[in-house]
Amino acid sequence: MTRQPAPSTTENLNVTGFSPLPTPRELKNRHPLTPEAERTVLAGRRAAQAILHGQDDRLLAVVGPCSIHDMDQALAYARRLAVLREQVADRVEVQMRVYVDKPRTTVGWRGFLLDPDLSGANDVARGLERTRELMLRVSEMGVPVATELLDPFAPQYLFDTVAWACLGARTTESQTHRAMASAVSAPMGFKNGTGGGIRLAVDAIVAASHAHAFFTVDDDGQACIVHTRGNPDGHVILRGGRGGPNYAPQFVREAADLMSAAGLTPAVMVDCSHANSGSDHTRQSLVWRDVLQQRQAGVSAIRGVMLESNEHPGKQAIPADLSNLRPGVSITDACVGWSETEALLLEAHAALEPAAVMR
Ligand SMILES: O=C[C@H](O)[C@H](O)COP(=O)(O)O
Ligand SMILES: C=C(OP(=O)(O)O)C(=O)O
Repeated sequence: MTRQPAPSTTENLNVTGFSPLPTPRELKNRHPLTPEAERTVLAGRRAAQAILHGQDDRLLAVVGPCSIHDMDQALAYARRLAVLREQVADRVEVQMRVYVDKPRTTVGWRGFLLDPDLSGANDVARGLERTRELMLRVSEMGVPVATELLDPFAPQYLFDTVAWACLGARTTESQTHRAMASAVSAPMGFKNGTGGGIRLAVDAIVAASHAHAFFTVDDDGQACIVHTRGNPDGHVILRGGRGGPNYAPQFVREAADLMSAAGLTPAVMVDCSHANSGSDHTRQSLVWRDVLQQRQAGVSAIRGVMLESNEHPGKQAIPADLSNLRPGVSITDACVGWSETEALLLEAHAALEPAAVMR
């Protein structure tokens, strides 16, 4: 039940209500991490860590919808990805984008976690429940879950199921998010800023690798300060910026040099979408192929690639009547469809050397 704020002359003047949530422990008790899911999370983290630190020569590929908006469609996608993941596993480590918390440039639908009914009702309690179920079921299929870290208390409810996470272009420079990233148990990617700044992503990696203290809630919902150790597995994600794409070799070199100068192992992921594709999904394949060429030319700093992919290509606006939603089509950024996803992953497999895994 949403509670109205108590009358006050100085606070809550712009607040319309408070809706309670279960505690993280209550949610985890209802949907515990199963042994199958745990195995996938741990193996996915280990694989990503080994790739990022140069102990595994495979390419880390974070592939999946720009945003999840339907549980059944997400599970159907994960089922297909599980098969393809096995086919390419000796050269490519595929993890699935399960993005449920969307940052927006101004306003817009905020994702399955915040608004699972796509209605503007923001039933976050239901969003949390459904998201935890989804992340568990995807992990139980053997597909590691990759997601964006955005809302400050969400990780406490969900991140035991997450193999890889990232800060988006709009939050990489945020102190709060850097401190949150320092607590995350999974490897973390840091996107360059929307302006294109790469240095701020490297600054974020350095910041998140250190100990921090920040406000959050513990598993019992008790407000607390969490003291962190720092995340040692940060890497840069090049996603392009206002000046255009930044996946060309000189930008990869810039990111790698900035990382080296900061005492970090150079590790770069290229995002084929966003400003690298000009948000045109038909251009994601150009970026993907360029990444493969750079790898073939020996650019070892490129450790990963990201693809926005869905069952069907393109995107759609959320219709007033939700029964008109086309299944398997993105409602945020345009994605490549399944057949192109399959072709691009098989192309990567053919182009890459058999890897020396976990030397
Ligand atoms: O990945 C998704 C979008 O690029 C990001 O959430 C911003 O979306 P918007 O510019 O449509 O608000
Ligand atoms: C929001 C995203 O990207 P960016 O932060 O690069 O805009 C995303 O990957 O979903």
